[in-house]
Amino acid sequence: TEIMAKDSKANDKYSILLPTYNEHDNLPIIIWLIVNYMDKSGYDYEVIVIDDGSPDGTLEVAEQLQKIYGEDKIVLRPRAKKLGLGTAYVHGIKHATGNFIMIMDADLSHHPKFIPEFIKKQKSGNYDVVSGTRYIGTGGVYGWDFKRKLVSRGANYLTQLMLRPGASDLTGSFRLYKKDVLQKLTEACISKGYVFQMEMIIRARQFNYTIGEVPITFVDRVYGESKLGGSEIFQFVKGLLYLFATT
Ligand SMILES: Nc1nc2c(ncn2[C@@H]2O[C@H](COP(=O)(O)OP(=O)(O)O[C@H]3O[C@H](CO)[C@@H](O)[C@H](O)[C@@H]3O)[C@@H](O)[C@H]2O)c(=O)[nH]1
Repeated sequence: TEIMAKDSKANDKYSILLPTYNEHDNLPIIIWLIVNYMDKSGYDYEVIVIDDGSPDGTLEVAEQLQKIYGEDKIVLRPRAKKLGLGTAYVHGIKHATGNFIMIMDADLSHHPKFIPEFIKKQKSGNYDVVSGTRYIGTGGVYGWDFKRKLVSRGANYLTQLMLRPGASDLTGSFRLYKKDVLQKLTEACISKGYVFQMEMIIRARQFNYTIGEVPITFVDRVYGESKLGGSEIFQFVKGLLYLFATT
């Protein structure tokens, strides 16, 4: 059985997408953690850094990390300017060589210790999507002020009420997808901003993909700033209404 287990591990590869914008301080830590947890897991993997011309020199840090960990482990797919999170994923997927794709923030709010749990969950039910959730079981949020908690809870509550999505955390982005599933979902999704995460789950349900959930604790970034602003909230409500009317 040990040989069989090793064989099945040999068939899978995980591409971990890290979109970055001004993550100069966080990148060495997140990559060090990912490498440690993935090396321990025994699965093949690559980390794809999609930097959008960060003025703080994130790309130079990534280049340095590539020298340390190797070009097969750290893949750089930079873009010249800030084109947004949604298109950063699409760009990353194009270059991914794994049959599974893990999507996570690079700012340490998503702890790499959960990656093996996503993998285990996926294997347990052969799920098409495994979504990290802050809203069931041991999941939670640390470090957000009242306003940010209210926005997140409100967005989730409204979406649950209007769209019955079949997952408890719609706005989070810590997720594992089968690569072909993710490709189909990103092709179907029309949103560009934060609302993109929610639309992915709605489309997954629409296409009858199976969704598993893993409780995660989300810790607010220590270094740098969130890019969530008023216009993103407006875009979210607009996207929600659109999906309500069309799905
Ligand atoms: N390449 C690229 N990366 C970006 C861009 N904007 C943000 N990022 C990167 O995307 C990740 C998340 O960005 P933040 O701006 O820190 O997100 P947040 O406000 O903390 O929001 C998180 O929580 C939201 C709600 O729970 C999520 O909706 C969102 O996807 C993200 O996970 C970070 O790694 C950040 O560097 C961009 O335009 N381009």
